[in-house]
Amino acid sequence: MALMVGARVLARNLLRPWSRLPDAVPGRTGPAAGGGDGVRCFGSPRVLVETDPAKGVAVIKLKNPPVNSLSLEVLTEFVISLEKLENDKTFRGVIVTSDCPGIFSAGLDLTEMCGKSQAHYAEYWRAVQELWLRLYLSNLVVIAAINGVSPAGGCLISLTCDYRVLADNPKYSIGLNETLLGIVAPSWFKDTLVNTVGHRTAERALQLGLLFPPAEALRVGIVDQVVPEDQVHSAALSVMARWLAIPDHARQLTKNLMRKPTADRLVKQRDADIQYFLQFISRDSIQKSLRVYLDKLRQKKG
Ligand SMILES: CCCCC/C=C\C/C=C\CC/C=C/CC(=O)SCCNC(=O)CCNC(=O)[C@H](O)C(C)(C)COP(=O)(O)OP(=O)(O)OC[C@H]1O[C@@H](n2cnc3c(N)ncnc32)[C@H](O)[C@@H]1OP(=O)(O)O
Repeated sequence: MALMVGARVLARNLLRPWSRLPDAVPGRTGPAAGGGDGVRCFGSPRVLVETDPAKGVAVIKLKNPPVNSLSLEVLTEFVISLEKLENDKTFRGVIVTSDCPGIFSAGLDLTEMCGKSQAHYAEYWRAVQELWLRLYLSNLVVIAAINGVSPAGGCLISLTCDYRVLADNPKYSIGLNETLLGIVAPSWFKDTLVNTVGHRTAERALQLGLLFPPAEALRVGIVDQVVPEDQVHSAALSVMARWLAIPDHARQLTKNLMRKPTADRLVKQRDADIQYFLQFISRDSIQKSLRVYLDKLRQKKG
């Protein structure tokens, strides 16, 4: 009950950006982000933010064990942290990564989309939309340091970034695998993939629910770089330096030029998109597919 109320409060904060998330780790300093003494940490329980003001760079680390599923709380805390960084002129770039070993993100939290009320589905879907819009159009340089497996919503998060570095580990596959769950990637997930890899590759990947291992991911362009696992963070920092060498206003306007038409398609019909999601996710057949998939995941251990 407390969790539900907490989630609603957090979700309401999305609509009230002046109502700030309390600094869960206020003013902690240390070498955690590899930046030496100047590194400061803030954020929330599930979304850690390590900042290096001298470099103008922050690192957002998702920490929702065991699999970094994107629960309503994670989505909300992520948006608030991102907004906080964007409103602070100190920061020009952010690296998005995971604090859960071997898992970047398992994608949207299936338990948020299964066996819940219509009101809950609507609240959840609005939060998914919000994070996508904020990340996709962020003024910051956003680089994904993908240090684990990254299916569906996890892949979507990285696709919203400006650049993707993936750790070279055969277990770390990435892709929009929705069809394997018996569900369908919404049009704006599809658009984000098409804008990254092109129409034909996206069509094949989406219909087959392909999860690409690193070499394949690089070949089709769903990631930009594959590096040894222990170099993901340093590679992301090097890429960041290159992107930050471009004057902000020119890069930001160009990013907007490239991405706004795609984002506008959702912005113009957000409520309709929520209704569409509600109708789709509430179908008995879809709920059954999700339950079966979740049961399979749970039984894997037993
Ligand atoms: C024309 C009509 C169009 C209409 C379109 C309209 C609307 C669109 C409608 C719906 C679209 C919705 C979009 C959804 C996108 C998504 O992101 S769905 C999520 C997809 N994710 C996955 O498939 C990944 C599933 N997970 C895994 O494969 C593995 O867990 C893993 C990530 C590879 C990790 O494996 P590992 O062995 O380490 O861990 P476990 O599998 O044992 O899992 C531990 C624990 O975590 C639970 N869990 C795993 N993933 C999720 C998840 N995504 N959500 C919630 N919970 C998850 C798992 O069940 C285990 O739980 P436990 O047994 O209780 O400990």
